[in-house]
Amino acid sequence: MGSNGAGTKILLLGKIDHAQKTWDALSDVGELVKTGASNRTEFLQECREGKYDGVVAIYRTFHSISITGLIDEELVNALPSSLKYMAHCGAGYDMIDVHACTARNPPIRVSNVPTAVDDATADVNIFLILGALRNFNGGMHSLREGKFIGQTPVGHDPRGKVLGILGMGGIGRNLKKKAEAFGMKVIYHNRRQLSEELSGGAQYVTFDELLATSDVLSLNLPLNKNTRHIISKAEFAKMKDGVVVVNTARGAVMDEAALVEALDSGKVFSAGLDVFEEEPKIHPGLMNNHNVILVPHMGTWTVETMTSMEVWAIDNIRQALETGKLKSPVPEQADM
Ligand SMILES: NC(=O)c1ccc[n+]([C@@H]2O[C@H](COP(=O)([O-])OP(=O)(O)OC[C@H]3O[C@@H](n4cnc5c(N)ncnc54)[C@H](O)[C@@H]3O)[C@@H](O)[C@H]2O)c1
Repeated sequence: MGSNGAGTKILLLGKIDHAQKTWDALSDVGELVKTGASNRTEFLQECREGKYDGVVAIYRTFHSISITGLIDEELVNALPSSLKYMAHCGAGYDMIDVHACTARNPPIRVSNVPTAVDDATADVNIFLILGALRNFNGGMHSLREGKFIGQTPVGHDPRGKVLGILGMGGIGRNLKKKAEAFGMKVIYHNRRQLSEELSGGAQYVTFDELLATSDVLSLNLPLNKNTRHIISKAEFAKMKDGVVVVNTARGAVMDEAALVEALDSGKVFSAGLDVFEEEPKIHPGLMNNHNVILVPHMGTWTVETMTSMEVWAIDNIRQALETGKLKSPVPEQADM
């Protein structure tokens, strides 16, 4: 047992799929425990009955939402008072009410997994950009219907097109480098303008300029109360005719119904989506439109990236228990 001594428990919510040895090794800093609950009602009841008393850190996966539901104020306040850290195995942590975690007494410190996700997710971005520009989905569908290329409309080259990145974080910056290799000119809008070194020379523009000048718009910003439906009817109206929109961030940063309308009117030439507003439900207007290329949230779906993400999230717990500080706290708690 490490510096935390006997009695320290670490709760696993979800599954470790790749980094089992790294997880098992955590047993030198705490007792590894699991949940028996299969839904939110059971989990809340177990919390309130004291089943998790002594749990100091939680490791949670994206899919553990099927056990706990959202980590909202109700759940945060039911979690054991011994809990100090919550390590989320993913970059996007919109399922966690960080404000409620900070407000709790004692607070719960939350970490996510930045950086490790960048390459794999930006690769999917490139796949979607090429797929949407070139109408690959329509062509592949036509082939499987026995019509070979059939009526598939002629596509467009990425070379010379303006790629507008909304949210120039880890994935946005990685995408910038990759897109430039395809001859695209990159502009971006971000909450804050980046240093020249970080932006790599990409031009910073206002939100409205980004909408008005992008040939391809890529959404790479987190989902939160400020960004929900940041792209909706009014924003589509400001875009170029025939724009391509791709999203690997979170479905709800875009109003899906407004996208379907913009696709149907021809305002949007095509879209490439890895994420959807109500996963796993897909809007019928997208499902039935062979112009759009749809991927079932596979941004980080590789053995290498998922292994790195698990190791990173486990490291957050190890560092927190050994030093009192998470390795990668979420930005909202960076000063805690
Ligand atoms: N499809 C997938 O499998 C997958 C994988 C990883 C991440 N994601 C999603 O991608 C998002 C981005 O990931 P990241 O690692 O690049 O995050 P990041 O935190 O490194 O970057 C996000 C950027 O968005 C900016 N931003 C925030 N609010 C903004 C706003 N209102 N307007 C403009 N910019 C804003 C931030 O300043 C930051 O630079 C994640 O939040 C996650 O939801 C999806």
